[in-house]
Amino acid sequence: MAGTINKEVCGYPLSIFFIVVNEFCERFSYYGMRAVLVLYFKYFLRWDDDLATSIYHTFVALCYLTPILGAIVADSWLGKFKTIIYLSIVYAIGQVAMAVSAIHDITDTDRDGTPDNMTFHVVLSMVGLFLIALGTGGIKPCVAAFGGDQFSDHQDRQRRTFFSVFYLCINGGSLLSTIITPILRAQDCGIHSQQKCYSLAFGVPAALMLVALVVFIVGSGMYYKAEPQGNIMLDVCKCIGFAIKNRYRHRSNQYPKRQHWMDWAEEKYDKLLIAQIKMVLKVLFLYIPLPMFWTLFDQKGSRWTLQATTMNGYFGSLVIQPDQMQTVNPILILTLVPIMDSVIYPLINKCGLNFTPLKRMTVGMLLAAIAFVCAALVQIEIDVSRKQLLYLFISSSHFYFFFLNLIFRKHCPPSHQHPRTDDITSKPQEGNNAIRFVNGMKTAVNVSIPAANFGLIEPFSYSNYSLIKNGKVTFTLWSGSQSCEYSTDFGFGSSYTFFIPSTLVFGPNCQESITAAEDIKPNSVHMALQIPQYFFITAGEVMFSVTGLEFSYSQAPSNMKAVLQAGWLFTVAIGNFIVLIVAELAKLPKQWAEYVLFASLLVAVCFIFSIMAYFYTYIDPAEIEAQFKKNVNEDDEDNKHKLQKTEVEMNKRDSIKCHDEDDKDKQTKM
Ligand SMILES: C[C@H](N)C(=O)N[C@@H](CCCCN)C(=O)O
Repeated sequence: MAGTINKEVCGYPLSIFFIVVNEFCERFSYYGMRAVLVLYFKYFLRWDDDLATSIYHTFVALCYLTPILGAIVADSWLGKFKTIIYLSIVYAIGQVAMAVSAIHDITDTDRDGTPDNMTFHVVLSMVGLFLIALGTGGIKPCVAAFGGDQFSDHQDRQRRTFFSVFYLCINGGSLLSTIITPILRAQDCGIHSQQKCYSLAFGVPAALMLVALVVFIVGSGMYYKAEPQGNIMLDVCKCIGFAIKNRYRHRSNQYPKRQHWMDWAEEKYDKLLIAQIKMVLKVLFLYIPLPMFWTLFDQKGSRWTLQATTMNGYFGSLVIQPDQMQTVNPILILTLVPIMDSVIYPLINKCGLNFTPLKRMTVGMLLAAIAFVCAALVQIEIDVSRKQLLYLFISSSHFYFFFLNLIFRKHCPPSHQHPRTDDITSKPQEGNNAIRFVNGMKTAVNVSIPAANFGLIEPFSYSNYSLIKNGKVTFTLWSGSQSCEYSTDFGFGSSYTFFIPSTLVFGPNCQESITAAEDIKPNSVHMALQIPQYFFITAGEVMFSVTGLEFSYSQAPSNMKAVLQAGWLFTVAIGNFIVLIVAELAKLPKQWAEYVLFASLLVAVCFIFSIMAYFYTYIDPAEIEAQFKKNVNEDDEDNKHKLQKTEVEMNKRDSIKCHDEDDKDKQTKM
C-alpha cells in the first residue's frame, strides 16, 4: 500500500469500520428487497409463477453482469471510492422507485384496493430494478477490494480477518432483512384502502441503502484511495485479440508451432503479461461448468419461496411467512462456516484425505443436487396432500349442498332456492383463507371483523368471500341492536363457510351456535419440511462458494485478482440465465419433475467438472511472477554484461585501429 493509514484501532485501520457497516446496510437493502420480490410480482403485479420466476432470475443475472462494468469504471476512470459513491446513489434511487411502484393508492382511482393502471407500476418497478442491478453489481467488486486496499503489506493477518468479518456482515445483513421485510410485507397499509404493504417492505431497504451511502461518505477522510491504474481488463482483451490475430496470420505450416496459442502475442506484449493471462485463462476454463450450481442455488428466492406459500407456517406460537424461510440460509451460513473451518476440514485432514479446493467445490455441487431432490420430495408431498384435499372438497361439498338444499327448501321462498355456484374450488392465494357466511335466520345479519366487513346478509343468503390472514379472528354478528361474538383460528390456504342457524340467540357470544364447514382444508405440509433442502443447499454454498472465492483469489496473478472476481461473479449471472432457458424449454407440467431435472443436470455437470479438476495443477502465481521478474533481471544482467563486453571489444578494436593508424602515420612520416 502506498499511502499511510491515519488512525488504527487494535491494529486495524479505523476506515474499515465504515466499509463493513456500509456492506451490512447494502446487503440488508439487497436481500430485503429480493426476499419479497417474487411475491410482489405474483400478488401485486398479478403475474403468474413462470413470469415471476423469469423476471426474478433476469434481475439476479443482471446484478451479476454489472460487476464487470463496475470494475472497468473503477480501474480505468473513477477509482473505487468515487465509483462506490456514484453507483450507490443510482442504487438508492432504484430502491426508492421500487417502494413508490408498490403504492397501490397512486393509481387506485376507484378505491377498491387494486391498482387501476398496472402499466405505471410495472414500468416504474422495472426501471427501479434496472437501477438497483446497476448499483449493486457495479459496487460489488469495488467494496471488498477497497476494504482490502486499506491494509498495509505487513497486515496480512488483519486483512484475512477483515474478509471473514466482511462475509459475516453480508450474511448478518441478509439474515436480518429476510426476517424483517416479509413481516413488513404482511402488514396491511394504504391511504384509501388497505393492501399488503409491499411499499414498506421496499421502503425500509431503500432507507438502509441511504444509510449505507451516508456511512460510507462519513468515513471519507480516513480512506486510503488508490488511483485508478489503467484498465487491466482492456489490456487482457487486447493481448488475447492480438494473439488470435497473429496466430491466424501465421496459420501456414511454414511457421513453427508455439507451445501455447497465447505465445503468438510475444511479438507485441510483455512475457509476464502473457504468462499472467495464461494463468487466468486456465482458471476461467475451469469455471465453464460452474454456472449450473448458481442455477440451483438462486432458486431459493423464487421457486422455493413459491413452494413455501403452499405450506403451513405455524411453528408453535410463531408464524413464519413463506419469504421468511429464506433466513434459514444466512442462519446456517453463520453456523456452518465456523464449524466447517474449525471441525470438519481439520478432521478430514487428520484422516489423511487431501480435501483440495476443487474437491470441496465438487462436493458442494453434489450437495446442491441433493437439496433439489429434497425439494422434489416436498413438492410431491404437497401435490399428494392437495389431491386428497380436492377429493375431500368434492365429497364434502356434495354433502354440503345436499344439506343446504334441505335448509333452503324448508325455510326459503322458491325465488331464493338456488345454492350459489361461484364457490371457491382452488386454494386462496398467499396463504390467505377465504371465508363466507350463510344466514339461516329470518332477519338480516351483519358480520364484521376489524379487517373486513361481510356486509348485510339477507335471510337465507350467502355473503361474498372475504380473504383473511392466518391466526385467531373474532367475528361480530349484528342483527338490529343485538350482537354477539364468534372466534376461531385459521391456518394457511383454507376456505370455510359458516352457518348462522335460525335458532341463533344473541348474547355475549354465539360460539356454540355457529357451525363451520371446512370447504378447503388449510395447507397441511409443514414449512419445516423445507429445512433439509435449505441445509443441503447451504452446506453446498459453504463448500462451493466460500471455497470458490478463495480459489479464485489464490490462483489469480497479482494484478488480475479483480478480473477473476468479475469472472467468478459472471458465473452467477450465467447460472440465472440458465434457469430461464431450462424452465422455458422444459415446460414440465409438474414442479417436482422440474426440480429433479435441475438436480440431474447438476450431477451431470459435476461429473464433467470433477474430470476437469483432476487435470488441473495448482499454481502459486506469486512464485511464477517472481521467476519471470528474476529472468528479466538476469536477462538485463546478461545484456549489461554483453554490452560491457562489446564495449570493451569495440574499444580494443578502436585502440588497435588507432595503433595501426599511428604506425601507418609513423611509416609515412619516416
Ligand atoms: C447471503 C448468502 N449466503 C451470501 O453469502 N451471499 C454472498 C455471495 C453471493 C453469491 C451469489 N449468489 C453475497 O455476496 O451476497
